[in-house]
Amino acid sequence: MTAAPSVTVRVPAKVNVQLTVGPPRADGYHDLANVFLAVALHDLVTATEAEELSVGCVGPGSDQVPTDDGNLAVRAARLLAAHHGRTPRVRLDIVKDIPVAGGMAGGSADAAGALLACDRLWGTATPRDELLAICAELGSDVPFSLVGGAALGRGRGEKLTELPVGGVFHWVFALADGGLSTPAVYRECDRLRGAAHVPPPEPDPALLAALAAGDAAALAPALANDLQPAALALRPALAATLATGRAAGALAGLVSGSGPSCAFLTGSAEEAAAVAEALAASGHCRAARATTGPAAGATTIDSHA
Ligand SMILES: C[C@](O)(CO)[C@H](O)COP(=O)(O)OP(=O)(O)OC[C@H]1O[C@@H](n2ccc(N)nc2=O)[C@H](O)[C@@H]1O
Ligand SMILES: Nc1ncnc2c1ncn2[C@@H]1O[C@H](COP(=O)(O)OP(=O)(O)OP(=O)(O)O)[C@@H](O)[C@H]1O
Repeated sequence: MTAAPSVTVRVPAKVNVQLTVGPPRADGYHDLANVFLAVALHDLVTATEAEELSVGCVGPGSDQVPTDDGNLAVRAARLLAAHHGRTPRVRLDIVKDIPVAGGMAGGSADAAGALLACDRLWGTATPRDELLAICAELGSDVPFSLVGGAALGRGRGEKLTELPVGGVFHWVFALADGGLSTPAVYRECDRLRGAAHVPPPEPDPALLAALAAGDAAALAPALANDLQPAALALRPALAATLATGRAAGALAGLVSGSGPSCAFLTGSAEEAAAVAEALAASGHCRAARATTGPAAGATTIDSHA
């Protein structure tokens, strides 16, 4: 018996090196100046020809990943099939390495991976702009998961402009027990701001220049996340995690996106290994992972279609 046709796609996590949040919009979202950097922690999504749509997930935290229509990869397969007027006959298998609900866009990565894998499996050859529009319908972070590298996200984060990056940055991620809800963190951000005037969000020219130059020493002081005070308010223990990474020699540390993962920028692979070791030994995080960015966006790594 021959194996059913299948396609496997690798998808990266992200860190927001700048996340500037505007006032709440009428539709409940916030306009952003969102500078994304993809990092080399990956999920794998395999799409295999099957009678019906189903999903399975293995890896750390996979027990918290829905296996019904709440799974973003399932929604992606349904949307792509509907776009082409076909029935989504596919089995999706996710191998998780991106922390679940960690502020690193794991669900978004799986959605982008499922889209690309199904498009290849079904031979639908969807044009890039149509794929990106489907991504934006699935979630604000999903277009970036497809594109990878580095990009400025405007609007709610879905309108992307790719950014040049002049070198490799060495990061450490401190992973936390349990997740934080993205809507709850945005709500807390609004609550903390109260009636204060919030200017329209703009990218920081110094940060974009540091990225373009591949200059970690210049990028460190420019790192910024408007959601950090909210994440710290909801999870006060993150302050000790940030202090631990900085004391261990990181150039800077910040909450990754909506948290609770914390990201530390370091000057080299050796420094990253030392910071990861100190964080892991401190008891102030569940685990620490050293990695690099930028990383490629969703990429087909195996195809038997
Ligand atoms: C925190 C970030 O990860 C930074 O990249 C993103 O802004 C969140 O992106 P995401 O998880 O793809 O979010 P979505 O699925 O689009 O939205 C989930 C919820 O987050 C809030 N949300 C999200 C994006 C945005 N620009 N403003 C918001 O207020 C809204 O409450 C929304 O209902
Ligand atoms: N394929 C998926 N992988 C992980 N979580 C998923 C997936 N599909 C749906 N979810 C749900 O989405 C919630 C958020 O998970 P996710 O890992 O995407 O968070 P996140 O990294 O904080 O997202 P972001 O950084 O985009 O705000 C989870 O609690 C889970 O219930």
